[in-house]
Amino acid sequence: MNSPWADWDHVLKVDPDKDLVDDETFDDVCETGTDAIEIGGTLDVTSDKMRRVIDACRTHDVPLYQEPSNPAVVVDDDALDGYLVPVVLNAGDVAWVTGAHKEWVRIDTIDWSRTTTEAYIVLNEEASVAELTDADCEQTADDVAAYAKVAERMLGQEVVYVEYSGTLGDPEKVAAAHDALEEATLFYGGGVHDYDDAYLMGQRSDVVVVGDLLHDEGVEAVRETVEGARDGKAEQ
Ligand SMILES: CC(C)=CCC/C(C)=C/CC/C(C)=C/CC/C(C)=C/COP(=O)(O)OP(=O)(O)O
Ligand SMILES: O=P(O)(O)OC[C@@H](O)CO
Ligand SMILES: [Mg+2]
Repeated sequence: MNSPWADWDHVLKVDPDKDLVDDETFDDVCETGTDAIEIGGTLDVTSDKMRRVIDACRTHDVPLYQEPSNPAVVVDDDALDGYLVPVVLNAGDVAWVTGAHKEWVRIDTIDWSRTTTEAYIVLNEEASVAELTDADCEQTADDVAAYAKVAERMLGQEVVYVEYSGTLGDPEKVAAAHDALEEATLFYGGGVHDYDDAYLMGQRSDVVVVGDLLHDEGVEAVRETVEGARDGKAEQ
């Protein structure tokens, strides 16, 4: 099976609804040293905004993935290496577990060879994604570990994603998910602002995802997190 994420340490998540910092371009964004770019966000994403980011990155070598937040924003474009489609395990609204997916499969022709799901465990109740999906964020480390095992062993998920979008997560819960997995790749995302944050989560996950930092502070700050994630992982 083709699982490029098995070799990743760092992913840069570009929100198509957010601006870059002054003077920075998508050429700069593609040169941070990240292993892949994921394009996605919860609020106010449209297929046109998605296309703008894909177009700006298409000539670069960095792998490009779309992370659609609903079926309407999925873009068919050869510049994409694939689609990473969230499934929110602890959603209160089943639409975000299988409902949107069922609709997508019903109305669209899916390129299965380029489509992989990400089993999300959403843990920051303040995040838009928690609100949208009505996620139950009250999860102990044991709960998180159990969700990770459900994802890998029962649902056959290749990617498990501990999501703290907007805030740095509880390292113990991230480590619990990591320890629970045998084969699946653990993504950690949320509140990574600098080398130390990335190092901390790099020690406890397989792939550190950095999002808002790009839009708030820019590519230099992102580059430091690439280093931190790699160094943290090397210490595992
Ligand atoms: C079936 C298809 C094609 C899509 C459905 C996919 C699902 C289940 C989406 C629900 C979860 C979701 C919206 C994921 C998008 C990625 C994500 C978590 C982005 C982070 O968003 P936030 O940081 O909460 O939002 P903003 O930055 O937009 O405020
Ligand atoms: O924006 P931040 O807080 O870096 O979170 C990254 C990512 O996990 C969001 O889906
Ligand atoms: Mg966000």
